[in-house]
Amino acid sequence: MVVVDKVKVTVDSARVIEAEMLTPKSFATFGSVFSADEQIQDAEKTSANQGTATKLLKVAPVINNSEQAPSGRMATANWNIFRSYPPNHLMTKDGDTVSYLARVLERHPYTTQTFIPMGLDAHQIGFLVICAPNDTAHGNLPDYRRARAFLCRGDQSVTYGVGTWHAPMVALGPGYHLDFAVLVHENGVPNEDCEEVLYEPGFHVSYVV
Ligand SMILES: NC(=O)N[C@@H](O)C(=O)O
Repeated sequence: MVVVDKVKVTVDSARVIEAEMLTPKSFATFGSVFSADEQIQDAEKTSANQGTATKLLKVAPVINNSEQAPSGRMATANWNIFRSYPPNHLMTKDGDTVSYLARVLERHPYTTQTFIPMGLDAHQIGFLVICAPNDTAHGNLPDYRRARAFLCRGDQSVTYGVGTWHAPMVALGPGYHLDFAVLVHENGVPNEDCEEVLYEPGFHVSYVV
């Protein structure tokens, strides 16, 4: 995978991406979703815990391709906690429309990354996920013009596919912080664990509260 770390891109900030609701189908281009209410009907499943649980099987992958990394350093699976604070400095509000200024897209070239919110009410919309396809025709950078944004509920999680461009997690508040349990493989080599593309002034994502 071509390293594009810390590339700076000047963009027309006038373009606005309207966020849509996260569903397993809407997010399929970028990765996988835990959304049991929408998946339990059709998922491959078994009974578990002495019949007190329904186990939905293999809903999201956990992938570690770090053997392909130039350093040769194998990554290990880590559960990290992200205590995410609403990026109010990047948000403006006009009536019931909020605009978020996205200034970074990043990817994990060799591993999936899963964010599982903790402490949100099941149906509270609590975080915003932004992804963009890879632009193989332009140096493997994100095709930010085709970025999409997803409003996510407390009973949903996202798994970014290997090398999928995404914005740093956006906690929507209100409130002081939102904790996520995050599963990722890391080998400690900076631009093998994470590559970032920086946008100036950035592009806007809007959603209605
Ligand atoms: N930039 C940044 O912290 N990205 C995280 O997804 C990470 O853990 O790499």
